[in-house]
Amino acid sequence: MENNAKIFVAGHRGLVGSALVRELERRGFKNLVLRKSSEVDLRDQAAARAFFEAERPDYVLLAAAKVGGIVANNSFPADFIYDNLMIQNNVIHSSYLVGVKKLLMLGSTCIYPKLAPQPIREESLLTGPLEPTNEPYAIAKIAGIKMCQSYNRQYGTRFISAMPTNLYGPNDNFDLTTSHVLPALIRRFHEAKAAGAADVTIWGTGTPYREFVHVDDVARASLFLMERYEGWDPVNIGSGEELTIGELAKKVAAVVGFTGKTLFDSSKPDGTPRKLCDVSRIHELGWRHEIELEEGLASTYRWYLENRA
Ligand SMILES: NC(=O)C1=CN([C@@H]2O[C@H](COP(=O)(O)OP(=O)(O)OC[C@H]3O[C@@H](n4cnc5c(N)ncnc54)[C@H](OP(=O)(O)O)[C@@H]3O)[C@@H](O)[C@H]2O)C=CC1
Ligand SMILES: C[C@H]1O[C@H](OP(=O)(O)OP(=O)(O)OC[C@H]2O[C@@H](n3cnc4c(=O)[nH]c(N)nc43)[C@H](O)[C@@H]2O)[C@@H](O)[C@@H](O)C1=O
Repeated sequence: MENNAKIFVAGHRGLVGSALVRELERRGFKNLVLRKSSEVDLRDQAAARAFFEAERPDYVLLAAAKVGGIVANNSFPADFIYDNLMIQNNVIHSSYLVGVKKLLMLGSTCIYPKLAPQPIREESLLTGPLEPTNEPYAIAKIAGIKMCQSYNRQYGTRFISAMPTNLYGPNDNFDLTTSHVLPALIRRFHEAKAAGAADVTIWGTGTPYREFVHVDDVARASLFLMERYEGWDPVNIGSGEELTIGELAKKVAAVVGFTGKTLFDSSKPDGTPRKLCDVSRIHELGWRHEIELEEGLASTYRWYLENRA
């Protein structure tokens, strides 16, 4: 991307979007187009079209989405499928109409079958049933991948997609109902320590495995793909390392300094048992993650203390 290129970061205030803005500014990109959802609701076709006609960005990083943890996905399936389909349709179609040079769409490793062979290769897509707790969201993301591929095929566009595993880092969502597990555990253990509580209850059985990658690594991977990847297939972004939710809880408790007991509420869903993604494709392209979980947990907790506690 040229230094003076006009780059639209859709969802710039979110976990991924804000990391993309930080990384772009660090690299000297100054011509960024940023809009809050209250300024341009990307679900609204006319508003999105008008915005693209007016701004005509050269590049688009699509990190705007309806995102949430397992209970949010399970509770609001219509919102997750509708919002994400509408945002993707409008951004991808308008990008084609105004001749955007290249677009990167952020998907998720939730798109893969619940019981895909692990570690999960990109080729596993659509080879089996999805995890029910986030199927509507996954279907929307799969539709986004197929839309990018279809526009590339029919119109010669350069629309690529990346599938990050579970993300975490500064500016995450720490709401205990709608957030993902890692920020939720940081808040739960922090508040328990502050209250002098004897125990903390977390969701599920603690036995599912999850992989985590720091959002600054995802921002670097996204810009790496924008510069170096012209393929139509999705590319996984991950650390290639997994641990159980129970092990994660122990690590978060240690970082926070909570010494009480951890209890498990098995009335809450576990979700998919494992979703370690195969990162050999992006490794072969030349990208690797840099931030290990221990370091990322400590820096994210510091950020939480300075900004959310
Ligand atoms: N968080 C995670 O663990 C993972 C996330 N991803 C993917 O990364 C991408 C970003 O996720 P994340 O950063 O976590 O999400 P966040 O919820 O942190 O941010 C989402 C952003 O999307 C914007 N947005 C939502 N709805 C609209 C709308 N109708 N119109 C315009 N903007 C809208 C919001 O803007 P505003 O603040 O102005 O309302 C917000 O900035 C998503 O595609 C997600 O699927 C993939 C794997 C894991
Ligand atoms: C990121 C990716 O993947 C997401 O799916 P998920 O990984 O299953 O989401 P999750 O982070 O909310 O849960 C992970 C595990 O953790 C356990 N768990 C314990 N205690 C808490 C807790 O307090 N909060 C939450 N949220 N989970 C908890 C929880 O029971 C589950 O076993 C999609 O929603 C979708 O957003 C997507 O794209």
